[in-house]
Amino acid sequence: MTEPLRAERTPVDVAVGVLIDPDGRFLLTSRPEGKVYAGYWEFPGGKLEAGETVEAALRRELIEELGITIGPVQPWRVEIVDYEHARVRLHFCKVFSWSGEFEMREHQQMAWNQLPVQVRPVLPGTVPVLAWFAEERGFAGPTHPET
Ligand SMILES: Nc1nc2c([nH]c(=O)n2[C@H]2C[C@H](O)[C@@H](COP(=O)(O)OP(=O)(O)OP(=O)(O)O)O2)c(=O)[nH]1
Repeated sequence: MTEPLRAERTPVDVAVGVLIDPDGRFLLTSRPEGKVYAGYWEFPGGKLEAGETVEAALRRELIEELGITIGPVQPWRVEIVDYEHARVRLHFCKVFSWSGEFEMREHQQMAWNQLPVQVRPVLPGTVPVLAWFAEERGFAGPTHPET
């Protein structure tokens, strides 16, 4: 069968958590070994399961990946990104409170960041969020290191 054109592929919905601490720092985590883009930095989250809402998926993923239970989820922006491996619809949500101790359950790394972020490489689908932060915060200049 012929592969559908990229733009015609049905997007996979992904719930993404933008955790922001009281100092305005935001949490990035590295993608675990064995996944596409392993080692790239992103906001934690994952794909929705059948019948799941964005909020439910985000709560589940952050327990599974980080061992934390999140408080209120504030939908922020939605972005479609076309990768070789998939077309994804990213539902970015802000989260300002959580409970529990962070545990890297997938042996990933975590880092609290301000602009400009210091970690690299940053996942392509994560870069727009840094630009939104820059806009919100009146930050000028590169938001992340060149890869
Ligand atoms: N979590 C997250 N995923 C992102 C971001 N930006 C971005 O393009 N993505 C993409 C990468 C992946 O193609 C997809 C997330 O899927 P995933 O494979 O990490 O999800 P998952 O944890 O459910 O994985 P799995 O169970 O299928 O292994 O979204 C981001 O900031 N955070």
